[in-house]
Amino acid sequence: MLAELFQGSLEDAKSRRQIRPYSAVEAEALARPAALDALEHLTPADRIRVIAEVKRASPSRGDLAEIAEPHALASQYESGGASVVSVLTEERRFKGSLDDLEAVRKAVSIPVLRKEFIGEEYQILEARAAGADLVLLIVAALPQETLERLYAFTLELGMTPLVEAHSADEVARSVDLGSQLIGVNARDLSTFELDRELFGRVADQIPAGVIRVAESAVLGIDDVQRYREAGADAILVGEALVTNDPIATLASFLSV
Ligand SMILES: O=C(O)c1ccccc1NCC(=O)[C@H](O)[C@H](O)COP(=O)(O)O
Repeated sequence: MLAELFQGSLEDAKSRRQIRPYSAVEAEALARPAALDALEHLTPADRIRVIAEVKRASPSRGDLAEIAEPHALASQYESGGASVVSVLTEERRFKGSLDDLEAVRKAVSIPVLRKEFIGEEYQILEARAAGADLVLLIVAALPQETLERLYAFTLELGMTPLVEAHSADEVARSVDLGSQLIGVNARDLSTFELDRELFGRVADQIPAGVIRVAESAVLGIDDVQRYREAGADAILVGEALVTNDPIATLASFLSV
């Protein structure tokens, strides 16, 4: 499934590239005001930080929410205390788009993450051109040389890579990269199985000073508490926020 998702994202990027060539998107990306410093916004604090996701649908859960106005939802996230907004831009299975990202960028003043299956530089340029401050790099899907290249390219654009791991080996690769922001996804992106204990098993591998993000499967306060006790500085939450009152849900998560 993960290979299929990457293939779809890369095919879609190739189609967009026919219309907006690399050089045009590069010029737009470079003309943007500097990216916001996501690491500063996610600096470990007394309470957990939340990366709040705009998520309409997913391969594992199907349709989750209509979200006709992603910018309005993102504004609610910001006023509810989120530190970063994550926007799924994958079109086929998540029903997202770069238009969503641009709309969200205009509506909030906190950093915005492009959540996509990124395998080439063009997608990172698109992210910056649309106003993203962070991009997701999924270790499981990228050969080390590609991971290193895309990581360096993201930094060159002044953006922050969120490097995502789903095993001890992948955490080791993320650390070797020098990543300052490492996410441990409880969801196996190939089987969709959830392992809520994974974060606790691998968190100690992440050096002090690196921001640790627990991703996926945060449905209630108990999940937040468990991740917090295991050392998470931040959580990345989609489903719980789009299927419940976002402000009230954020307030409950931030009370932990
Ligand atoms: O969510 C999925 O079904 C999924 C399937 C395959 C690849 C990625 C997938 N999700 C991306 C994410 O990482 C989550 O959207 C994110 O961590 C939020 O998860 P949740 O709070 O469980 O909605």
